[in-house]
Amino acid sequence: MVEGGHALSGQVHISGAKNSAVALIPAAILSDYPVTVDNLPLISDVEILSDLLQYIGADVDLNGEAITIDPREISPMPLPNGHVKKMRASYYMMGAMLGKFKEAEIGLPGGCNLGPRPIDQHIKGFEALGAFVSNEQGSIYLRANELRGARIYLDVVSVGATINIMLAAARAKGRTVIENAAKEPEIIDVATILSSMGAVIKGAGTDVIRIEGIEELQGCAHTIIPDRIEAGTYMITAATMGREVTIENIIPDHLESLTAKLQEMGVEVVAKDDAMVVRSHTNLKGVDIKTLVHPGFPTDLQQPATALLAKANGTSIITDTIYNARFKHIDELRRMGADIKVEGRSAMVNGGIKLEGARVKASDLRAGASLVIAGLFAEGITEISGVHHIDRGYEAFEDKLIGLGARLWREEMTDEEQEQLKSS
Ligand SMILES: CC(=O)N[C@H]1[C@@H](OP(=O)(O)OP(=O)(O)OC[C@H]2O[C@@H](n3ccc(=O)[nH]c3=O)[C@H](O)[C@@H]2O)O[C@H](CO)[C@@H](O)[C@@H]1O
Ligand SMILES: C=C(OP(=O)(O)O)C(=O)O
Repeated sequence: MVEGGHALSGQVHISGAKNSAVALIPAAILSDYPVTVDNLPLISDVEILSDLLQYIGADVDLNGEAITIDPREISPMPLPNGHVKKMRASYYMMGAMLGKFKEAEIGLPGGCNLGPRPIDQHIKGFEALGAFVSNEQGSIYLRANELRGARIYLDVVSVGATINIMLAAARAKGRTVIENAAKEPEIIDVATILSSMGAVIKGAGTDVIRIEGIEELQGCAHTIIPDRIEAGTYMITAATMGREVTIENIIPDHLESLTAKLQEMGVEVVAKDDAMVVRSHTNLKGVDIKTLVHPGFPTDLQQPATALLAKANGTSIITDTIYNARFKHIDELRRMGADIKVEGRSAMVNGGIKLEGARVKASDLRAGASLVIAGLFAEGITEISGVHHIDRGYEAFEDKLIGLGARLWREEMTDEEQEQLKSS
């Protein structure tokens, strides 16, 4: 439940990046010794992965923001569909287990339902490294006599395929070159941990990555980079309702595309060394936004940004070139009174209309964030169901917002309400 209309101010501390954490935890099993990862976000995706590692025999010590993974007793057990389906990044267990054991059996991943999310480029990469891959009854089987470095050109720039190939290649014989690789900061984070374990990786953060595989990888300690999407979500929230909000523990360079758009809208954004100060204004101007691969505007901020555009004056067009069906939040924003039309991969937002609290449903993680933001500036109470999606990627979302002066709380649903939600 979100009660709208309360101005926000103060500081909010940003957690470690979800999209790094979910790759670094599987990466740890490539080592033959304990690996510690720090600045871990306390989110359900991390808990699920940590359960998966324990299931295959790893000794996992999850202690607040730090996780120590001792992979010495793990075995290549088939990974059950149940847990794997709860999140997208369980697909990194394919690259990690293939690298470690030269075999893996794992259910197809779940995660946010953003329209089709194929993994053909992951498979193409594994096959190029020498794996035989088959898809039987919803599970992927991977086997290799040996993994050999290869030159792999990605037909689509894919974060997941780039990282998955890096994981398997870290223990392949010889050199792997990934061309047309994704350049997201989380890819550099994965390269950093693999390098700390002893693999030689060059070019992460550019579109050509070279990996020299190593037979045995060492243990190491690694600190996760800050979550630029969580930070961006609070920047957008502050732009709608903030007097002055400081977003702390971030890397401002990772947020340049959002900063530029907020400034174009009339929001004051000042970058400090590891923080951003955001001051909103009552008269925000609509802008056009197009999501692109990094360093372009991130698709993961498209849904939160749509809520902001509904508040800004004038017409805005927001186009998602990465996921052209990532618009399930729009119908819900409309229930709150927003005037938004979806045409193809774009949403036309006629902004400046007062929103009113309503009963809405979060269909995925960032849709949930978008609806909370809208609820914060709408009149009255917004009741959001499906908030378990939010827990996949935002640590202590309510507490952090309450710390800024927002009013929101959770209420348990009755059995009847849960049934209604499932069937709607
Ligand atoms: C856990 C994680 O890090 N999730 C992020 C990751 O998802 P994910 O790794 O799934 O996204 P990708 O970068 O792979 O997807 C980008 C585009 O490539 C397409 N594609 C991808 C792989 C493939 O084999 N074939 C193919 O066609 C996808 O359908 C999509 O249109 O990057 C997305 C794009 O920045 C983000 O929204 C997600 O938050
Ligand atoms: C789409 C997202 O996550 P995932 O790929 O884990 O589903 C996201 O973080 O917005």
